[in-house]
Amino acid sequence: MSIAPAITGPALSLQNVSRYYEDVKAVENVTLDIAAGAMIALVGLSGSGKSTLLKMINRLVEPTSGRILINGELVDAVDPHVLRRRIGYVFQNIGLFPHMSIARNIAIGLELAGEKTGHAERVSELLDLVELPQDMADRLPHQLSGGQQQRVGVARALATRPGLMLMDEPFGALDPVTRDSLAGEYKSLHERLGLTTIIVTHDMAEALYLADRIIVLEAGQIKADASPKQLLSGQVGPEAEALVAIPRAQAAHLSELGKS
Ligand SMILES: Nc1ncnc2c1ncn2[C@@H]1O[C@H](COP(=O)(O)OP(=O)(O)OP(=O)(O)O)[C@@H](O)[C@H]1O
Repeated sequence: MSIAPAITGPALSLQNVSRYYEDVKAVENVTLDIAAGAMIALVGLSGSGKSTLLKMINRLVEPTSGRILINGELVDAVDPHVLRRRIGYVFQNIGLFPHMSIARNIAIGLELAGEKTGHAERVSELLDLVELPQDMADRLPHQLSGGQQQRVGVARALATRPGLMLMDEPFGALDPVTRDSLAGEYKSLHERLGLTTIIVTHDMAEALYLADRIIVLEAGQIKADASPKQLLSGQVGPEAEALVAIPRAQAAHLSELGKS
């Protein structure tokens, strides 16, 4: 099995970033420095601004004000197509092209980047990387399970060897077992490839397990920025504690059931 060469993910800096939709303050004055190679979880209730924040990094959404820098370079100084080749993007219901083979779906970013050769080798390497069998290359998306399709989504996002991965509820539509195992596998890919990853999730348990730093958003603002350990200590503030309380209560409930 061939292993992709190590990539070093970039550092990120968001400086006083806001995005308003008329009178809705989707993201308000967010300042955040993210170290190269970090795995960050963005959590918060529905509508707290997580997706908007993520999409400003790859310029799917433009900020109303503020600056975003990747390795010191302003994102708006980079052509959006070039920028998006450097940034992998995975989202829920990944949106594979239904009439294209899995191989072509994975290689689409290479095609768009004008790379004319080496697609088959890269697809083969990526299938290995996301632990899909090679013979899936010729299938169509509807011939794969939801979990397998999400793996294809991760492979597609990695095709152009980005250093930064933005993941918006990537495993949200999957059953809990598949979700857990894909999340675990992604975590080891992140480490092996030296990526910088920002993952949006509703699931605090997933955030605590995956990330080395968790950012809690509420009404577009950062309400907590802490390690899983700090969050579990209960010292980080009421917004974070409300989210941690859910997996805590579930664990307690299961433990009680186990005793009865
Ligand atoms: N294109 C848009 N036009 C108008 N308002 C928008 C637009 N996109 C987002 N918003 C609003 O901005 C706020 C933040 O939305 P966003 O999708 O970033 O939240 P979220 O935390 O990702 O939510 P969810 O967890 O439900 O996906 C919400 O009030 C939303 O209605």
